[in-house]
Amino acid sequence: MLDPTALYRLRDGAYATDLIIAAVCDDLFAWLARHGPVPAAGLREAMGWAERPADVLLTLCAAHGLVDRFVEADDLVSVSDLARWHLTHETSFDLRPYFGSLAERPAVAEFAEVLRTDRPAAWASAAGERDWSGRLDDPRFAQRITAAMDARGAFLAPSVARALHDLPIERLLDVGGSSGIYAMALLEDRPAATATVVERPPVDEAARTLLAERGAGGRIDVVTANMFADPWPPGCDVHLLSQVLHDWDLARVERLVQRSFDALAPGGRLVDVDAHVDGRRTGPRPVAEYSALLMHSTPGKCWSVTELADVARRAGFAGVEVRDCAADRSALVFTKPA
Ligand SMILES: C[S@@+](CC[C@H](N)C(=O)[O-])C[C@H]1O[C@@H](n2cnc3c(N)ncnc32)[C@H](O)[C@@H]1O
Repeated sequence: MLDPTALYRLRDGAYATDLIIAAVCDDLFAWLARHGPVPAAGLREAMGWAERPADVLLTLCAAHGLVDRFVEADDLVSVSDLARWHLTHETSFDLRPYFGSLAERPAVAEFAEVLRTDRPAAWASAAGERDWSGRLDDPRFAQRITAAMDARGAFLAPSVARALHDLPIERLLDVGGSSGIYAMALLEDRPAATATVVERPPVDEAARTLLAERGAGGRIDVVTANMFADPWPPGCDVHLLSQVLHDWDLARVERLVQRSFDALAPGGRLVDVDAHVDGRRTGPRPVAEYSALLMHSTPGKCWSVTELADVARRAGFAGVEVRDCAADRSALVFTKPA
């Protein structure tokens, strides 16, 4: 098979340039040239930006070499030579008018508002539609999103299974498991294992139908539940949160991780599969670009390995193991002490 990573990057990076244009329109780089190096908190205050979208923007700018960022030193940010030369008034090679000529793109205005309010814009910039999660109540939208997740998983799920090939699994809980494609891949080489997919309506029904069509209905059942409010099925030794945490803000990420810890058997593992920003929050570039898309239209972002390790430690998990998967995704394995 040909590696489709470049195609994942094209799709996941669809919003990144609009976010950079929004930053140029707010004259971020000229401000930084005058005032930097400055802690990110001071920058946010001066620009009137909320923490989450500003963090995503700074990761994106760092990944593109437009700012230097030191999270370990008070999250100090300064303009890079590239941005100083070409995105400020300081030289005659100022490209701000060139970027500014695209300022009327709808997503640029949407990003300006998200930066200011921290409220997500509509999924895919659809007119009049704001809340991504609320739209999942609509069976047609849920069907489209489930088909999208399933298509993404065809290449990704086997890579997750390969990355976790040595992980003992008897009973898997795939929370927010969509079509169940990751549960199927993880059970493939574990004939004695079984799995439960937790899903909300109407995705639950789509998952049941797909799993039955694929002949997996006997080993994988689907429980209809709200992962934030309903009890998680007990007795599972591995919990999978695949590309779920990136949809949610810190409070809800903490809630999901804590619920996992509380429901897992001692010695059990939580596996978070996602595109993860690095600990310094300066890349990798494809993940920084994907994070812009998620920040645009969900309350989430691509969380950094360090941020999630901190959340997991506070919940009671011991350590974190990082395993690379495909298409810029990785699996973080957290263990509940025995
Ligand atoms: C981004 S998708 C990820 C799907 C799949 N795990 C994957 O890796 O492709 C997030 C999933 O979480 C599910 N979800 C959202 N809110 C939920 C809730 N409150 N309870 C259960 N599932 C939920 C959605 O239906 C969706 O299938």
